Amino acid sequence: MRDSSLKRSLGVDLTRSLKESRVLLVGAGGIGCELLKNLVLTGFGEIHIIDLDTIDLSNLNRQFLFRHEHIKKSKALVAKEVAQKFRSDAKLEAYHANIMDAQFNISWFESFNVVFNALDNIAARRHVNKMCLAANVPLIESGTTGFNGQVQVIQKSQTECYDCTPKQTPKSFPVCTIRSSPAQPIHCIVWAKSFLLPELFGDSEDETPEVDKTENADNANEIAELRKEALELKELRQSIGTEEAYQKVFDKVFRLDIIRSQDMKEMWKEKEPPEILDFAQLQEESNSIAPTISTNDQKVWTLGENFSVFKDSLNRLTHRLKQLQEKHLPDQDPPILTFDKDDVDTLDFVTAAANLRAANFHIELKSKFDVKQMAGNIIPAIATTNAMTAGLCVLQSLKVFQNNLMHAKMVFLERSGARVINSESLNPPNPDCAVCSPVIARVEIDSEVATLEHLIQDVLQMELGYDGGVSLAVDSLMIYDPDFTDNLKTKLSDLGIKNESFITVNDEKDTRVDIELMIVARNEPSSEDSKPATLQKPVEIPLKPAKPAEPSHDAPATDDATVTGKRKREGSNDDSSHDAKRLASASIPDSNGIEAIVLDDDEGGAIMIDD
Ligand SMILES: Nc1ncnc2c1ncn2[C@@H]1O[C@H](COP(=O)(O)OP(=O)(O)OP(=O)(O)O)[C@@H](O)[C@H]1O
Ligand SMILES: [Zn+2]
Repeated sequence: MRDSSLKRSLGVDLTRSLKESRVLLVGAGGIGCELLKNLVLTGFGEIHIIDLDTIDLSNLNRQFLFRHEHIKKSKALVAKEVAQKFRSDAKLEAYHANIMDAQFNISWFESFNVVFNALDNIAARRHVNKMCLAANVPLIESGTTGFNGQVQVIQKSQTECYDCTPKQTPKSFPVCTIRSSPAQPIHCIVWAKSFLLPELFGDSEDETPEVDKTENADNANEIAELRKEALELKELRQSIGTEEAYQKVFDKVFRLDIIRSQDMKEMWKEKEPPEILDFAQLQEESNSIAPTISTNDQKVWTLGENFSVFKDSLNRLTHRLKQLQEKHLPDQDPPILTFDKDDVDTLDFVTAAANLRAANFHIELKSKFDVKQMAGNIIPAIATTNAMTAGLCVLQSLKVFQNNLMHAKMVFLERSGARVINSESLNPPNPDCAVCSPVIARVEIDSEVATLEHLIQDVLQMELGYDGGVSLAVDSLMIYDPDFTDNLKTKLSDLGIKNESFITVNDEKDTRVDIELMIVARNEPSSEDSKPATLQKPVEIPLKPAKPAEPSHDAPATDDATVTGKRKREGSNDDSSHDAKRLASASIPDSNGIEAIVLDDDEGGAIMIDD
């Protein structure tokens, strides 16, 4: 956008603030590419981009800054190079690196006015959240899955942080559901992928996280039975490579195991018991089926077709494993085959085996395409969702630049509700959040000299007024409490505490909020009269707030609720009052008398119109 257009839509003051700003964009993937383009074209002055990855063929359909010739090159560097062409005077800086590296320390974070997260994993999101809190820099957090998107503004002490609400953990299934009583297609797919395939060709399922093997009194017998079954399968593995292997596997898993399951009468009181499959009949049917059937991934195959693919893919995998075994050297680990959604042989096997099992248990069969999505935990990335989310990130950041956090919003994109874009006001910080509730106190230390005792006596007792009743921990590891004083004379450096380490201080009486001591190592050795550990500047430590009667932070994330792992806006689908909300149009004159036309739906983000 030309400068004059920017001034007309944003106003002179805001345009100037953006031009003078220095912002960080973390992630140059789906959202990141869109966001970088937006930031450059909205006139942000200095933009630093970081991404640890290189460009992959599969990125090109939506990460529009990248072209075929960029494959294998750094995302951050290429994104910078391409975006520079949109505005030659934009100052862009790129880092091909992990944002969690120590070089990106708190002082570096402090040098930015705003940080934008365009990441794809919780670990990196949590890290940036923590760094922005420590550096007191506003963070615009964003994420998408499929048609859902979410943007959240985070500002220390004023809003919820990324960790104020619990996060969804990857789904796992109880072992008995997977192995004895599947009820949905996904149970059969997980069985084929995480149990049958590894038992025949790889490591056993003991290592796969999708199966929860927690035992209790009720299922102990069942688990013992399952162990016996698994042992039989291991024996069966010996027959892999022989002509009749597929028949033996079929006979065990789709007939014998099912007969055993039918005998557990208790289990089938309320449900229809499973049914065995007829090998001879399926063999007969499969004779007339062309081997090309497995390439038809949109069609739900018939039982005969599944049988045919099962037999064929088992032979293909057997052949591959044999070849690997022939090349195998004695000092290497024995070769194995593992599931990969892009490995056709393993995908064919998992699809066919899952469907045959589904037929045993009267469960709907799935196409190979669907199995690929489900087994690979794939939710398609949608370019439009990323583009809209990136646009919303910029709109929310404008509120931060206008010092108008009051009107910043948590914004949601969703397809199912009455409106695609929904929003809610930002929540205040969760007083129980372990990440943002502690007050941060910076403590300067002389690493050569300072001991734990210096820290406790000089800083905590003398400067901050604690009595002896505190406990101290580093990364959840206790280093001091009134009954554990062994480390008092130990140097902080010998306890692994260095520049930018955090020490959590807990008031044993539980009257003051927790504090985090952030260690700042002095560059110069301390002069003779200065203490080895001192508070950098005074801090006030508030008393713990009384618990609210109605907890508002315990809404667990539900299956479909999250994209960045956050709580979903309550009632977003059924609140008909939203339909009635109107766009309020307002003209806001800025200090130079130039009018910015802002359409602001008093619920959602502002929509600025360039006239
Ligand atoms: N710790 C990190 N430091 C820097 N960049 C990171 C870090 N973790 C993730 N990223 C980057 O964040 C980006 C997230 O983008 P996106 O969600 O589109 O993922 P993608 O890998 O590009 O695509 P997809 O996962 O959909 O195949 C990726 O480019 C990824 O490399
Ligand atoms: Zn928090």
